[in-house]
Amino acid sequence: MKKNALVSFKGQKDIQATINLTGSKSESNRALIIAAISKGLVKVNNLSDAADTVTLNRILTELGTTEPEGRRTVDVGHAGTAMRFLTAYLATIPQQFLLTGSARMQERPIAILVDALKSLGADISYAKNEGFPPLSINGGLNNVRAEVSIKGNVSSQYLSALLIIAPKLLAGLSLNIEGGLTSRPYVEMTLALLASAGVSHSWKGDNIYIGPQQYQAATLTVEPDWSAASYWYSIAALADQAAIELPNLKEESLQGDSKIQEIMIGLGVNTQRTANGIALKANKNEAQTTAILNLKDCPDLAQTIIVCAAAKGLNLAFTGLETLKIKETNRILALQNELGKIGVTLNEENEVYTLNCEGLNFPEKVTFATYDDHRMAMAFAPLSLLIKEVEIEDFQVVEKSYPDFWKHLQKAGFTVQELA
Ligand SMILES: O=C(O)C1=C[C@@H](OP(=O)(O)O)[C@@H](O)[C@H](O)C1
Ligand SMILES: C=C(OP(=O)(O)O)C(=O)O
Repeated sequence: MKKNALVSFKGQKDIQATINLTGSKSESNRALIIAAISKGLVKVNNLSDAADTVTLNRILTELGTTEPEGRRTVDVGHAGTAMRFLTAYLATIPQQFLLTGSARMQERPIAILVDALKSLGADISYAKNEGFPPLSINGGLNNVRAEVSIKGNVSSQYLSALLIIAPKLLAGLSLNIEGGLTSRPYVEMTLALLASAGVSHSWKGDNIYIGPQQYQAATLTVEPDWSAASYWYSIAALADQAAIELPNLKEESLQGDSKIQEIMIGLGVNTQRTANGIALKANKNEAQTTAILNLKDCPDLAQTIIVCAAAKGLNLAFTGLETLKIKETNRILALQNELGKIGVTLNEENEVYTLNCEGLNFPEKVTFATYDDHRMAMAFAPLSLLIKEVEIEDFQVVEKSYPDFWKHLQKAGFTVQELA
């Protein structure tokens, strides 16, 4: 049952806290597939608590331990990475699968990846709607050619899915990226984790090549999640004062969302290196950002930054938001609806999205809808520093990537009350 929570902050808005963030769900989900393909040669440390990681881990464990008669049904729920990575991985296993997910997952496109796998020889068909999950997969792909072309501007997860299985393919993989590349740091993360597991590649222009090769024994240690850290930046930006420690987070990270450090300087937060991680400090002499922010490399930061900027009354402009429409919800529409509740509009013209904060106001109480999207809940919760009572609908939605979010808010001095 979906439940709401009431979030508030009483007293001085001075946030002093040490928050131990969970592991990166992106790193975890890559590491899990790599570990499975390597047949245990590669081990993983510090896996994320994210529901998306727990789900993928359970699926891979079941695949390794139970042998069903006939077709096996695999349900990834809301987990985009699990859906995309398993489409490629299951295509290599000589069994039959029905790969499915939540109602929203069945609206998230997958044809680009399916077409690429089919061009390599995979036997995959659509069990319901053409171009979308669920998928019927007759596994056992053993490609005789390596060459494949793929559109890179819809989701980088399609590319990562192919790259992770590449070393295992008979002819390897020569991936030609067409139409530009979105979320590029996630592809770099995939290649970096493969390199840590002994897999080499070459990336020249629009071509990435991985030859057939063996994974080497390795332990992959997952770093804390930078996307989760972004909500603490927003809190620091909206508080009067803040000193927030985030242990074990590395300034130089495989995660592209570490770019939040740079972006948040313009919203009034400085990052300092500490003995074992980083600390966020509110800087009221903020250097205001005026340039257009391009979030193509870090789409998961979009909600954090846009909501935070809106609450600060900054009429910022953004590009690189096209892919937000096919994530957990149409995040553009969701943002437009919910920002409207504080009098802010987000307007698009020629793919440039601009905030208009002229009507910004903070009513005594606002209820924010979350659209089955964890990032809506976490991006809007910090507004409880400015709005007396913030009600977050379906508050448990955060489990997808950051299950301890509410517990951590409480630790930092927020009141979070579950409503009946
Ligand atoms: O590969 C990954 O781990 C991810 C890639 C990004 O998706 P797109 O490549 O679809 O933008 C990101 O939004 C998602 O949360 C995680
Ligand atoms: C888009 C996201 O996840 P996925 O695509 O893996 O469902 C996300 O975590 O914001």
